[in-house]
Amino acid sequence: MLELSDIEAGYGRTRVLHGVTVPPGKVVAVLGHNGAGKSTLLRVAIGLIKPSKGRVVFDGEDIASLAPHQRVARGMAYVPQGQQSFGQLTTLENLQLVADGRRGGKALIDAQLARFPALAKFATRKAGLLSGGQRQQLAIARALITEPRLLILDEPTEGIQPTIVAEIERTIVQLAGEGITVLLVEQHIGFALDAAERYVVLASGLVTQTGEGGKAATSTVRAAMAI
Ligand SMILES: Nc1ncnc2c1ncn2[C@@H]1O[C@H](COP(=O)(O)OP(=O)(O)OP(=O)(O)O)[C@@H](O)[C@H]1O
Repeated sequence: MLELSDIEAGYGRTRVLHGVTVPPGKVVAVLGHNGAGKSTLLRVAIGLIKPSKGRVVFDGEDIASLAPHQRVARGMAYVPQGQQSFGQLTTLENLQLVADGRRGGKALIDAQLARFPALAKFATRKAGLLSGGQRQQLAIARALITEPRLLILDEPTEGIQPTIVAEIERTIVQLAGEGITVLLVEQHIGFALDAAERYVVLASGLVTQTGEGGKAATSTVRAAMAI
């Protein structure tokens, strides 16, 4: 559904990605050390960075020249690193900001509150007072209110306690079951490979390995990344 092939991109004159192609799959994990170019690749996917070379195709349409909001309108959603939310607004208000003006907005919110019981429990709590894991769930819930067919997640488990990591993994598997494609950047390799159908490893902006996900891939990937 999303095709990223032979991508070259960077910042100003600095090239970060050198001909990166991402394998297709229902859940695809992008792995690699700090600075490998993982977040940059996701920014190319959602349109925050224009690649200098390569193809960005979504559902058969070349979207390379589309702005991020146009990609969201096409069915893509992006959750950047850092569990971003409006800390002074409540959980519910954070969801309402996205749902307002959408047809069936209340039902869209209710569906996410049912998916994430912690958000339902703390619906009237200010987002700034939620735990990191709950704020990550809120960020994912906000993205899901746009009813995406492709969800792009940048390090959803960063700085999150292990119990919530497992919940987020379950959510990703569940979303795939609902027909939503997930493109995921992760440092947490075991988590990512458990959830992923395919993976790609980046090092210094180059693809060093691709393969099928699952537990068995963990040792191969660790060896490739020398960890
Ligand atoms: N806004 C920016 N301006 C200039 N250079 C940047 C910018 N963002 C990232 N870079 C550089 O691009 C390279 C790749 O960074 P990127 O964030 O894509 O890596 P990453 O694999 O996601 O790593 P991390 O896990 O640390 O986020 C790094 O050398 C980084 O310093």
